Amino acid sequence: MPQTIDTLISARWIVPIEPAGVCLKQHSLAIDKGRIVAILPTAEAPASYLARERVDLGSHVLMPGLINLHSHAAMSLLRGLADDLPLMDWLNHHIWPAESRLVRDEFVYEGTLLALAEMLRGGVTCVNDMYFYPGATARALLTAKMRGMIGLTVLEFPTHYASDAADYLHKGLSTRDEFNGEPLLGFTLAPHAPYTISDQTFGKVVTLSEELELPIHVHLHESQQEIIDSLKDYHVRPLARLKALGLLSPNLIGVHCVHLTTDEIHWLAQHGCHVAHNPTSNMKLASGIAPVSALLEAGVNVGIGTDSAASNNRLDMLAEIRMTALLAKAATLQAQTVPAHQALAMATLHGAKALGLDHLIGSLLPGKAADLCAIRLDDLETAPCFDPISHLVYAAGREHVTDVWVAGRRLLQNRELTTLNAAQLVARARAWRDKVRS
Ligand SMILES: CSC[C@H]1O[C@@H](n2cnc3c(O)ncnc32)[C@H](O)[C@@H]1O
Ligand SMILES: [Zn+2]
Repeated sequence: MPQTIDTLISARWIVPIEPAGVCLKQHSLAIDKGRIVAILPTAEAPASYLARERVDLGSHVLMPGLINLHSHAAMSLLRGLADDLPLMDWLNHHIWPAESRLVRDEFVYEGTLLALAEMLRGGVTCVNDMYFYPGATARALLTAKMRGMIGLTVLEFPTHYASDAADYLHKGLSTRDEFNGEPLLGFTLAPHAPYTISDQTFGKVVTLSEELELPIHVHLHESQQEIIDSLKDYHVRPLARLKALGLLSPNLIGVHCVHLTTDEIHWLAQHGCHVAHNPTSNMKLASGIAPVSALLEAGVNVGIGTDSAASNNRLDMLAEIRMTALLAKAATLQAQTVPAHQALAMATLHGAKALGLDHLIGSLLPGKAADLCAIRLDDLETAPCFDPISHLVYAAGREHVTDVWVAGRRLLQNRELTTLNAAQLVARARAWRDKVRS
């Protein structure tokens, strides 16, 4: 007797990510109650499963949804506001003044929705975000029905959101209490960066992270200036300071990690820390090129992020995957470094590991959540196709993403968003443009 299930999706290829480099031809994926039940040859599926809904994807690859390991989603409303500037000039003279004028709950909710719509249309199913008003981010994720880890942001300086580090932490933890138990939401502690956070506040963050088992999401070693300033102010490099404060552990997600010595790479590996690599943002802000090959060789888990639309200016994970594979080769003069299958794993399983979610997402295994994306490979940009994994990384673009599921729910269907209204989001973004400019 065939087992009754919710959905059966058949595709020309399935790339499960685990085992590494495998591509299954003419396979189907069975989903029930939001979870993957099985992956089996399409010819064998009717004998095993009776599906309430059948989706025949034809010439597509079905793969795990992409995991954006670092973003500030609401900053999509600041896209293109300040380009061609180095990090500290960009932040101090453009972004922070704009944020202090504009960022309120409504800005974060609407900006995050705009970003989530863009990410969904690019195959992203889970985002690790860091911004003010985490409650607004949570509501946006619930509206979109997308998975997300919400940073409980900490800064020392006052903003409209909070007055000092204690207030940021208090407000963040209240938000966590309010949304705890939501199956698609998780939380991180998000101290902004070593140059904005005191030793005392880092100490509190470590204690809370251990007590509440929360990952720590922090910008780290992003620019040369950050290292110079730390040597001037603390007489040590930022990572050595964080090491002395007890931050290096498997709970740590260090964002950027562009400027690292060999010793620092080994510390990250020895302590089981994770790195979020943001190649486009690092190039655009002239921060540099992260030593991704050396990190991977040392055994550090490296995932991939977009950073914000104000420094990228796209929230396009397929573009970041391609850039990751290409930059690693250009930086090392080694063509075999970060091969296509590894770049894909970084944007899926490695991201899931960094978030402590690899039991649930990041690869297509029975029992894991049905967080999936489908990418068509029968367009002229992807013809002919010898190897779907090669095309996913080097040839396909986000416009080839046709369908996305989160926990078995179809959020993108033939490129149409099912939970969000694209035209309304664009209209709201236009209205915000006038406020941003004034
Ligand atoms: C405290 S919420 C996040 C905070 O970070 C700012 N930000 C955005 N991009 C970057 C970056 O690349 N490095 C450092 N800080 C960044 C954002 O504007 C918010 O103020
Ligand atoms: Zn960032």
